[in-house]
Amino acid sequence: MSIPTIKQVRAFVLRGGGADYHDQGDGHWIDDHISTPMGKYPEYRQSRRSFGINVLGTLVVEIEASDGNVGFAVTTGGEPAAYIVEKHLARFLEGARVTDIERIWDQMYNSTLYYGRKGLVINTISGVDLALWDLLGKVRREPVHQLLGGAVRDELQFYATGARPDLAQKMGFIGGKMPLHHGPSEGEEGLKKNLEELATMRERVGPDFWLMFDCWMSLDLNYATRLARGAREYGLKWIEEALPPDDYWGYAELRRNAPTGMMVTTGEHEATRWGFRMLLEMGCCDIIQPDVGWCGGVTELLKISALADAHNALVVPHGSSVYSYHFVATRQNSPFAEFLMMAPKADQVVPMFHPQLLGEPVPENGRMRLSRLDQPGFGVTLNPECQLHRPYTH
Ligand SMILES: C[C@H](O)[C@H](O)CC(=O)C(=O)O
Ligand SMILES: [Mg+2]
Repeated sequence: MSIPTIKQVRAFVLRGGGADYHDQGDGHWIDDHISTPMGKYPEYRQSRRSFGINVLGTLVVEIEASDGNVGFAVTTGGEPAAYIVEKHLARFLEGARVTDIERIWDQMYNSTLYYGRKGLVINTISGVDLALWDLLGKVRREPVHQLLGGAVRDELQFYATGARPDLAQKMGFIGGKMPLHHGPSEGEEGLKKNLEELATMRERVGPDFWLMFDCWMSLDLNYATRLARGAREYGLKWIEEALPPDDYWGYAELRRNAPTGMMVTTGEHEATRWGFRMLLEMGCCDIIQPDVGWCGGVTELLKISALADAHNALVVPHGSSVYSYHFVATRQNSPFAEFLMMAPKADQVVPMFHPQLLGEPVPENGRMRLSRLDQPGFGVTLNPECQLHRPYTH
């Protein structure tokens, strides 16, 4: 049986939302006084763009096979990631068979160990890995969820992340995760405001709708413990990414300190089986939240997920649009998925990676039928109206 080989790898950069979903314009809820690790500097408190959260932009990886099929993927990484793809990683792909995904991952990871392991480099490896799965799906004319072993459910259900859980409830989502607006540098008054916002939202949505706080790595253990305990009376379902990602010891203690029934979640800025092994073996959280475009791609996520299963932890990927939908459909320990509300006022459902992908499915009434994912590969195409820029070649 002849297997197509990889002819060429190309890396492009795109600006304006999409996979770098923090790259939004003025007045967007995602850039409105959100608590961050930079909140200790008052001049960087009001807007995350002020400290450069959107500095990277989107990386687009395209992989062309000898049979004419082209796989692609998007992730956060922009120009530095494009450099790494073109000047370093492409050599491990070109000439290889489109099925050589495991070896290619191993070579990309090991050849970048001396400057990689986490962050930008793993985002880049993830982008290449996702483009390889997309290509394989196109060559075989099968959706990625079938390549991963097949779906275990015929419908996905979603919670929404955004500033308006009350509106998300009306749109049929099972829960709403709010950004935490005030961090430790805003003192007792800020803590009170955070709890008031939760109380107001609880009043609007009633007792049963899930409400969660996303703390985006911004708290310390003492503040996080007090927030969790204060939030108990308003039925907070989980406290997310309360501490910096390297503070495994803090997470383990927060989990011990959290009120009974309240979950501790984290992992969107963690990467690879080795990073998640720390979270799982140290008992840091109840749910791990790898971002498929940042944790090492689908190839690595399968390993992370098996490890989580053995630790009785759920895997609910962060964002990642179609890349997480195809994964979630195939795992028993991923019972629901996240949907990031990218409408500026979080008042309507728009595709998570808008405007970069065409055919990107969205939940309807908080749900998505598996049949929405039944196209070859990840089932999306690049929007030709987006201006691709190829800063490097090889
Ligand atoms: C809302 C959060 O600060 C962040 O922008 C997104 C995130 O962490 C999540 O979706 O989870
Ligand atoms: Mg989060």
